[in-house]
Amino acid sequence: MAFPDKHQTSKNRRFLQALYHALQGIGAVIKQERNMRFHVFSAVMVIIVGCCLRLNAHQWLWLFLAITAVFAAEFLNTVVETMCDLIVGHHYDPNVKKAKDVAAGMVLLMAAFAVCVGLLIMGPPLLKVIGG
Ligand SMILES: Nc1ncnc2c1ncn2[C@@H]1O[C@H](COP(=O)(O)OP(=O)(O)OP(=O)(O)O)[C@@H](O)[C@H]1O
Repeated sequence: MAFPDKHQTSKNRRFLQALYHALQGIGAVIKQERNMRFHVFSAVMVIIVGCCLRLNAHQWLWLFLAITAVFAAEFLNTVVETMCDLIVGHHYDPNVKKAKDVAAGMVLLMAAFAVCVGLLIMGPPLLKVIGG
């Protein structure tokens, strides 16, 4: 395999090369972002509980939509933070504050959506299990 070239700035020429870099991006977010590790942990817990509750395909679709929305929001938040830090470094800038706060708000919104979906889908069957 000719890649990885650690200092590549040219376009990916092959699908596998593009896939490798995309996976590197996912790995970097998980490794460097504490919030992302919490999202992954939560998603794994939800999937385990969902398996125990024997959810149907429709319910799984909603859960996967919510999980994917939170992951995507955290990825975008990381892109915004990285680009802002690249541009201004450690200097205070009101536009950077706005961009970072809006990006963080997006993650919060998606997380709230995911909690609502989780409660609506898993709340009733969980209460049944707990209530006997
Ligand atoms: N260069 C800057 N200029 C102005 N405000 C900044 C700057 N850097 C950070 N901030 C402010 O500090 C807050 C925290 O910044 P940080 O980069 O740690 O984002 P975060 O969302 O807390 O990060 P993470 O998602 O990694 O927990 C931002 O939401 C923003 O309000």
